[in-house]
Amino acid sequence: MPARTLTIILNANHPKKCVLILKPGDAPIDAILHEARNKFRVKALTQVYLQGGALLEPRTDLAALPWVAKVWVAKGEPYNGPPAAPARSQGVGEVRIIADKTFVDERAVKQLEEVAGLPGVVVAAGMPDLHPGNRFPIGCAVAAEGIYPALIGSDVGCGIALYPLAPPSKSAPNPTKLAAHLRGLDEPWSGSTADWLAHYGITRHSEFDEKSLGTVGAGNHFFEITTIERIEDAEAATRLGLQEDALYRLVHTGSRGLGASILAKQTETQANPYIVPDTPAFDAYLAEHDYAVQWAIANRDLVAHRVRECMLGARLDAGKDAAPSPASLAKIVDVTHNSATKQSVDVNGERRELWVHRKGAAPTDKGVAPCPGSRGDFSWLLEPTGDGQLNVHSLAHGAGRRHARHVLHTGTKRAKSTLTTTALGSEVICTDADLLIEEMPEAYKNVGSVVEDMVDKGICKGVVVLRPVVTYKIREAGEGRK
Ligand SMILES: Nc1nc2c(ncn2[C@@H]2O[C@H](COP(=O)(O)O)[C@@H](O)[C@H]2O)c(=O)[nH]1
Ligand SMILES: [Mn+2]
Repeated sequence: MPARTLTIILNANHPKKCVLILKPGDAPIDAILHEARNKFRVKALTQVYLQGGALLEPRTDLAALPWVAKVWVAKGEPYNGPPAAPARSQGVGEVRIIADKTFVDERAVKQLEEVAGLPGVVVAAGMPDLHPGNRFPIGCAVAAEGIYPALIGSDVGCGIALYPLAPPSKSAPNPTKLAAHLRGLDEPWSGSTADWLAHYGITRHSEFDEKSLGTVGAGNHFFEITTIERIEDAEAATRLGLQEDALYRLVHTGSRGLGASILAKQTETQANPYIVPDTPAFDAYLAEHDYAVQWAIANRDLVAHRVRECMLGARLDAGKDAAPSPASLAKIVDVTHNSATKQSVDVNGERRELWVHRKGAAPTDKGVAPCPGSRGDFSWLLEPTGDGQLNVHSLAHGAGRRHARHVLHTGTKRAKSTLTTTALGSEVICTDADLLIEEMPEAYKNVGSVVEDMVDKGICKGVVVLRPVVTYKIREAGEGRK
């Protein structure tokens, strides 16, 4: 069990409180009573209550109760604290918000509470990047007995991957020169999509593959050429082969229109269908979901491959692009942040196999996870820590939106040049005037605060901080909107 913070409250006099950092290996009852007797100067304290009045027993495994943050200490008198579960308007699922410092819009919390009220939902955990979506919130992990396709959203398989681009160089990267190489990337790829997809164990379906595979798709998608600003964990950075002064590709895209068509099929007759495991409908949905997840991974890899080809000055005309090779795809990490996966989740001390829906949340079982900020902010590579129970095996998938898109159009007009260069000296390639505004750095929360909240909760630690050099959205206006 990682170190955790507990607030100890005197059962007989609630304003009297103190804080205990429970370290790994500490016997919880002994540590709590020892601290309370010293701080409150009451030697006769003998009991520890959990919220609701259950006694903390020597056999109680606190690690299995990650939501316990307060305990009440007593001399033997009856419990005098608040009732067991906070009063909830709907449903039975538990809501957790993993954010102390980061702003979280109350509309998103309300959406998360509604999700927790859906039948079969056991836990709904909001990450610090939690923000409101159209119907359901973004930046959350929801554990349920079955699958709600609408909770995964319309971009099934969307995720972020990091790849090396160029070895360390003594000269600082020139954003303008690098940006000039990035051409033709919104055009369909000219190689064999069937061959490319075969590498991921999936087959080509239609002309959609030719049109879309290997394209970013603009919207909130992007790829970025980055450098390392700072190494936070030298051992992990070395293990991952990350070097200062080298260049990297950070690719954020998904299954393009594929996920939307999968969701549209599910929601034809019901707004929010619930699919129960061990049924033909469940297996059919999962097959389409898994296809979209693989397609999206193949798409990120092909975008990364095409970026590298551009940098090498390779021609992109028919037949020139080679099939993926280990050299071109020396991937550091690929994390899907919109999907459902089966995971072991502790619920009131009982371990259950549940379907964890991630709508904008990075899984913790894939090694490190990128946490992008914005085109004008740093991005992080994080190493998950802890047992994953508090955070439902998930981390924030980015900084998360601070302002809705339409709100960004209401401010003072900004000159284009102030939107295509950033305070960090990077360049933005985006020929879509609306996107330039809607995706400006101010649209997003502060990623530093998001990371700090997660580190404070013991669910991850920083590995490296990435600095944007060139962010690519789209070269031609009006094409490829998500
Ligand atoms: N490094 C960059 N990060 C960005 C950029 N635009 C957005 N973002 C971050 O990515 C996540 C992705 O969220 P999703 O819900 O759209 O999947 C978002 O929360 C931002 O923090 C960018 O240009 N560069
Ligand atoms: Mn995404």
